[in-house]
Amino acid sequence: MPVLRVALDLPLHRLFDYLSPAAGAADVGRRVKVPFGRGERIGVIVAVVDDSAWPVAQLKQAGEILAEPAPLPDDFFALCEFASNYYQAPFGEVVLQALPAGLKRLTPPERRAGRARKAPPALAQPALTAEQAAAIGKVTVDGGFSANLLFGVTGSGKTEVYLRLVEQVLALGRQVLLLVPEINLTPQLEERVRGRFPTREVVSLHSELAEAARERNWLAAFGGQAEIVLGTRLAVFTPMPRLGLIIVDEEHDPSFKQQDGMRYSARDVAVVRARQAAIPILLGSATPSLETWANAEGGRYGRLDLKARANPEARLPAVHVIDTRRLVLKEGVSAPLLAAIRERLARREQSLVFLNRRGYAPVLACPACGWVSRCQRCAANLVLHLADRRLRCHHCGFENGIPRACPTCGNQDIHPFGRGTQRVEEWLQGEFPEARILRVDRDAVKSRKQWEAVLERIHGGEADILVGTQMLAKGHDFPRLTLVGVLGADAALYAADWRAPERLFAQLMQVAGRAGRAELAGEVLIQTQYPDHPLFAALVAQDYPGFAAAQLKEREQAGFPPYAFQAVLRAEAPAMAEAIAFLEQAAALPVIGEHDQVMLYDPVPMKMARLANLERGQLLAESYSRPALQTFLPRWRAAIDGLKAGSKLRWHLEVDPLEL
Ligand SMILES: Nc1ncnc2c1ncn2[C@@H]1O[C@H](COP(=O)(O)OP(=O)(O)OP(=O)(O)O)[C@@H](O)[C@H]1O
Ligand SMILES: [Zn+2]
Repeated sequence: MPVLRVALDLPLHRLFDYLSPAAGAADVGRRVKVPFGRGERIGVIVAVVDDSAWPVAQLKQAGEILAEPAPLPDDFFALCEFASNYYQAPFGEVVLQALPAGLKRLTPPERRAGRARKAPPALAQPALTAEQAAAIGKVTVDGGFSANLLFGVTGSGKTEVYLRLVEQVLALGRQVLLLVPEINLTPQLEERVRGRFPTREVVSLHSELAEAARERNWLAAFGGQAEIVLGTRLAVFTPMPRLGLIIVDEEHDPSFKQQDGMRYSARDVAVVRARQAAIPILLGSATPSLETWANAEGGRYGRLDLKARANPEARLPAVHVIDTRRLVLKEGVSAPLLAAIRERLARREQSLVFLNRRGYAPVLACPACGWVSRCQRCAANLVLHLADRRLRCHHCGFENGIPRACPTCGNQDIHPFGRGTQRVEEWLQGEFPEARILRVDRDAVKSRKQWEAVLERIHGGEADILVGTQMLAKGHDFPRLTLVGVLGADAALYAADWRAPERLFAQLMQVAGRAGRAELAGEVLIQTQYPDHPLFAALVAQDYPGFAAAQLKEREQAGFPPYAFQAVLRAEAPAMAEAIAFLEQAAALPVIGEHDQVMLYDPVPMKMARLANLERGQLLAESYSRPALQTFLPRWRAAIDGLKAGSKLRWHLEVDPLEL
């Protein structure tokens, strides 16, 4: 009797066999209802075979095989298999996380047709700049796999390059997958793409879509009706029968990395997908990740350069550092920056004050006894939020009212220390009572809808001064914005995290890139106590390649990625000793002796050692050989699976971690 080999969404590295008398090869890739434990689940049929490693008499009967939608294709399974092997994630979890929620339900909600969309205003295409034309000319859309880095300064018109390549691929009758960071997928972008291709079907896929819409869009991509799929990282697995091009915009953006469940990099999966599908992939950024830059330098990726802004009137902004060592700062703001804001106000232009820390102040403290507001559940301070008068943990969400007096000594005179966006906003309002100030951070902007509204206000000229976090740094065009002031950048210069400079440089370069995008010239003022730091020198010179070369050299000497390959085993438990003991066992497994190209570090507490009442430790595995690490990981993972651990202990492996 035919046996179904079924992938289920379970944290187990195996498939499940069921009997199904009428099943045949045509059912591979279909969904099936199967009994599991006391209930029933939806699984995906991976193979239909004649026998089982289990005694056939013990196999249960599968339930209904679902005819719709069409079976998932081989290339979908091949991509899931890669991700499962590479990220050490159970195959069944990978397969099922790629499906929209509606397709995983036993009793699916009723499907409604989407509302008909009114045709967007058609958008004309500008004449290409010479650089854009040259970049486009270097990509062959019908010549098999190629990976290309589109290295274009901010405002250089990368989007136009994407759109022209999309056009070429659509003309071949193929589909396009355009991946963007979480926050960049706005209806404006959708409108822009629809406006350019008014007769084509464009769908979006992101985490804030309602379940029904997501399913509808997914099915349109899978069914081949959707010709352009705009999506965030989760869209990278969407099966598309005629996929002809993948574009990853702002490829350096950390939001392409999934930080829970299967910890994968959608950018890296996209490159593998392009290779498997034998199609081109384009990775775009003004500040590429160092991994991608190294790939381009090493000749593994092609490189297309856009060195000038596309708008002939626009120039890259002038970047200056303000040496704050000999200046008196008021609420962290120097007189030159203040004067520059005043000038912009007088000229009715916009200013942006960038401070990557939300809240009013990072901590409330008692100068008499040394008490500070700490989270009871995490190794972190509670951040003071005056807007709604709360103390809040930015890690676990715990919150409290603001005490009137010090909880330890009763002192009435407790103070906020340091500053966040709310405090800067409040102070600037005092300095410039007539100015319309708009704060843009995750407290002020919680949903895509609010983000939309904020962008509209900025574009509509309803704000004179923006105070914001990195939310504002990303790919937006604010034509009246001519000044960017940067506060509080120094902390990242000497951070223990060796990726901090890369992130800081990218952030500052991106936020600087918001200024002077139209006719009005832009200026960037960075306040620092380290004006001679090479990172700032590179920023002033707008020299990403110089910065990247210096960083890569340091990493090579230190043996860090991309010159070494890493995976981290993390364990969390109610007590640190338990987590560390588990990691020590994992570090002592016999399998380790068989892999001499892989090195294990000592287990240590994580930087955030306690999160939501769980103590967390980690163990880093590293190798100079990617294949050596990849051979080691599944064997190690299987051995760790066999370790005994307390019932509250949880562990996971992360490959290519971004944060350690
Ligand atoms: N060929 C062109 N001629 C004139 N203007 C252009 C051309 N190409 C793009 N632009 C304009 O230049 C501006 C910047 O383009 P775009 O937003 O695509 O830049 P970008 O490279 O994506 O920048 P960022 O990295 O900052 O997001 C836009 O206003 C766009 O309309
Ligand atoms: Zn907390």
